Amino acid sequence: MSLNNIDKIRDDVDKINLEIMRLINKRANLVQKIGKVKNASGISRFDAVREREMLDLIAANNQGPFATNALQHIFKEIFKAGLEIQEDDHKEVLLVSRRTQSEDTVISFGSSIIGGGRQQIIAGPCAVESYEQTAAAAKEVKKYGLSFLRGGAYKPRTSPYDFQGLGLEGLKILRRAADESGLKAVSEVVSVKDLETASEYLDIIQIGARNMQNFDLLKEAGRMKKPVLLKRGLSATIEEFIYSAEYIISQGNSQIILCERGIRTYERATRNTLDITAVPILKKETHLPVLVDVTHSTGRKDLLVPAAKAAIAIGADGVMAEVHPDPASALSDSAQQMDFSEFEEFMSELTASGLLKTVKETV
Ligand SMILES: C=C(O[C@@H]1C=C(C(=O)O)C=C[C@H]1O)C(=O)O
Repeated sequence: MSLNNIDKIRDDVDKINLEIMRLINKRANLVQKIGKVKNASGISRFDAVREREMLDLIAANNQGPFATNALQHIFKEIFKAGLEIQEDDHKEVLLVSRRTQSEDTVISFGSSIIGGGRQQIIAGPCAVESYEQTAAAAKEVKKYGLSFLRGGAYKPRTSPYDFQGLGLEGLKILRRAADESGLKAVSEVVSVKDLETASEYLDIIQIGARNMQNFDLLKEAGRMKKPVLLKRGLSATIEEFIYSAEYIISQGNSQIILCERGIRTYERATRNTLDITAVPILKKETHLPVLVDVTHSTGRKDLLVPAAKAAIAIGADGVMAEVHPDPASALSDSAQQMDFSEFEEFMSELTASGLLKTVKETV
């Protein structure tokens, strides 16, 4: 057989490939129709009996040269692809989904950015307690070339008798301390009525774990022109977390940062269980930046460095951590906030790890 003949046969193979493709797609249209009927009647999409019948039909009619099991293998792949196409049809495509936007959302704050392959460390006290305390923390944060200062003005506390935060006064203090150190301010808002005013003082509006499914708050935050940092709920699944972000984006605000902060499990060794694989899952499923709050997830100062390293190594866009000039006297979470020397240790260990490339570059 000459080489010319091979070319001729290859032309025929090409034609058959196209024919197979056309038939497989024609088949996919039918499978999609079946999928719609099944969905409407609430029947499971996978049907092992039906698949077995089709494989048996192939076995009964196969005349070779392919062995029956080779053909069945090919057809099983076709069935699998059919199931996937049915699933895709039934999932709404969310605005936060990677399928809607393939490139990463990058949120920029002048010279600093969140997302896009750089990592940020957002640090500051759990709560704004006084100007002196907040300003001291801000200077410390700035010392390491960081760009974002956190500090709670409205504190959603487990007990109503615990310190509830300074409210508007706290926001003013945070703004002043941040401005004086050239930092961006991040703080949680717990109520729709405070959103408008708070957004005037903040660079990032945080919605905390306890409010992750406060849908009114999410929708209202979606109408703001400020980036929103959304924390995962205490017992929220990743899917629920993603839907909460969808509430925000559905109102027009696409500047959303997700934050894994640990989930409630039976484990008591840490305050919450850091669900580290949520980070790559969220990055795969959505186009939003993802942070890890190492303080609230672990609740343990001895775990902040390893948790932060793990977060960065697994692909997080940054880390949140709490630092206070005098944690012992702090009005909230005194056991888990770092003092300045612990923060120095934290920063130097992270820098030395080589994982954290770009904190200084962004100031
Ligand atoms: C299309 C159907 O749904 C699924 C896909 C199949 C296919 O691709 O042929 C077969 C059985 C089901 O697992 C069906 O039930 O007929």
